[in-house]
Amino acid sequence: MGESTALRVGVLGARGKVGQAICAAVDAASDLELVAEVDKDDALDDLVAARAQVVVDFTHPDVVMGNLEFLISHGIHAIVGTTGFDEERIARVRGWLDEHPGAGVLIAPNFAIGAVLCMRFAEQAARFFDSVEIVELHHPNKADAPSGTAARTAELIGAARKAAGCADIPDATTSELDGARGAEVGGVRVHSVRLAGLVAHQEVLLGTQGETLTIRHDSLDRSSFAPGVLLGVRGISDRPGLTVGIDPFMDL
Ligand SMILES: NC(=O)C1=CN([C@@H]2O[C@H](COP(=O)(O)OP(=O)(O)OC[C@H]3O[C@@H](n4cnc5c(N)ncnc54)[C@H](OP(=O)(O)O)[C@@H]3O)[C@@H](O)[C@H]2O)C=CC1
Ligand SMILES: O=C(O)C1=N[C@H](C(=O)O)C[C@H](O)C1
Repeated sequence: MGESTALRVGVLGARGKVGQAICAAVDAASDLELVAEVDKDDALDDLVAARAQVVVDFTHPDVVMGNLEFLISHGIHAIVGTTGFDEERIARVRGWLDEHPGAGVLIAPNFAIGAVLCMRFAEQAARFFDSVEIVELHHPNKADAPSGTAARTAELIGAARKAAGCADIPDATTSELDGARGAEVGGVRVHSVRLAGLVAHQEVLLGTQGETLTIRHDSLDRSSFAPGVLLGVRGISDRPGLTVGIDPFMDL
């Protein structure tokens, strides 16, 4: 009997909340084979021993860079959901990829299809409104604030408004308690809520004279991230180098 033609997939952070959902999705896909489930204190070499072709990383911002350096240096494609990527980190990943041009890395602030569309719609709407603010709401175990999704949404909105020559967002605040007006990203205020019972949610609030528009996305379950991750897993070998966001994998 010949060897299976299924794509060999490893998962880093396999016992985590999202990692478990990804393992289940890979396991259920007939064209994919789950060959390694790696978590804290397991050896990264297990991924090499299992001959993983693509590895999905949902771990922690403190460890993801080490994981990526290892994967790229071994020519293993990486699909990364872990947050904490700023420009300096992205530049370091590009540097590693320059030395291993065959490897592909996809880093996405959010793999839920609806969240990607929420970001797109917000970017499109931004120039038509005087005001825009973002409220992101997550489970209380989240390490980073604001969420990677909210930060990316704010950057996209800020860039769209700048390109359209929009005025600064009006705000007459002259005295405030620290944090009362949220954090500023790309000129946009971002507010972070951490609440037991939640998974991952975001509202983009837009307002202008006499009307408001609210764009809201809710991940009600971690399985919401799996279809986007599998899009990346299946497509990454055709996209060597770095891709940020799953938009091109969705033909957006
Ligand atoms: N881009 C996206 O669509 C999404 C991104 N995320 C992001 O993904 C990350 C993980 O989220 P979540 O699943 O909720 O977090 P969890 O804490 O539930 O899972 C992370 C897992 O990774 C493990 N881990 C820690 N260090 C290592 C390591 N060095 N090697 C392998 N595994 C390790 C943790 O172990 P231990 O618990 O023992 O430390 C844990 O099992 C976060 O950054 C989150 O923001 C989350 C959802 C969607
Ligand atoms: O930590 C989470 O849970 C999530 N993290 C990502 C983020 O920071 O945007 C994606 C999603 O919001 C869930």
